[in-house]
Amino acid sequence: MKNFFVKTHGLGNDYIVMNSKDISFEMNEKNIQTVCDVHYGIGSDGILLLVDSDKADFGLRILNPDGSEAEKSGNGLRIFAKYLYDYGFTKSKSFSIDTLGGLVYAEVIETENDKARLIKVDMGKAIFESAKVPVISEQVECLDEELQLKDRSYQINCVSVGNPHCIILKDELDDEEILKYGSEIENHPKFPNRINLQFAKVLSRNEVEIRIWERGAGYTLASGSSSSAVAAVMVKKGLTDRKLTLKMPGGQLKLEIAEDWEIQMTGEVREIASGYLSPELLQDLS
Ligand SMILES: N[C@@H](CCC[C@H](N)C(=O)O)C(=O)O
Repeated sequence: MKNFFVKTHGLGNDYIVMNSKDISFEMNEKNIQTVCDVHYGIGSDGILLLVDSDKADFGLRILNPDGSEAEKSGNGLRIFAKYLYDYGFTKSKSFSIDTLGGLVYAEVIETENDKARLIKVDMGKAIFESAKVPVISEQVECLDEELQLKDRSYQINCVSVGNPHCIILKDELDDEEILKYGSEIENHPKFPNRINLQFAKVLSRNEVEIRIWERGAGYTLASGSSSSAVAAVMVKKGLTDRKLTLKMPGGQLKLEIAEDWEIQMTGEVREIASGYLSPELLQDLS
């Protein structure tokens, strides 16, 4: 039967995983929005699509719930790695994955009842060069730069971990504030490809707490690429050590930033459900 899906979450950041060879509808903007809608579809923070790759063991497309495509996703990669292992696409516990944001390596660290539970991902390098984030800036690296909004300004720090991120340091974290300014910052003209946003509070040399506003998805409970980006910026600014824990409303991730800015991320993933898209939902897809 066609249109098999698995829904899995990484710390409350939930994705639908499907195999491109197994779907009978077009993965266009409108269909992605419908499938990700919590009322008219399954509901999720995005879709992960298994595709062929000539560069790695597996290819991955990462689709945001607004229908746009992301270059990288940390939770998405751990969720995808679990799917590959649990559903027999690989017997090996380590494999490479080709994303629009570069090659990554995933390793199943722990299993539970023969299913992947804890996964480590080598996310690739953090890149600070403004033009590569991309962020429009007069500085080579956009660190401690002012971002003017309609009714206030923030000091921002930008980095790419395959996808673009903007980090704002805060003494206190407030969900209402990120909900109020998230969309304005995501869509600010300074960011030609839009941006993922994090408010970050340093708790100690090894712990940082964050709130997240994702490009194309909005407020999410956790994000692996956001955690990677925040960790890289904290190390760059000398605010933390290179091994740190990122705390989010949905849970925590372990991060390690190497001297050459390679990022390793480790965290849990849990399957929620699997099944087939109903013929009635398929009728609503174009
Ligand atoms: N939830 C993800 C990030 C997904 C991609 C992001 N919305 C983007 O557009 O870059 C993660 O865990 O990293």
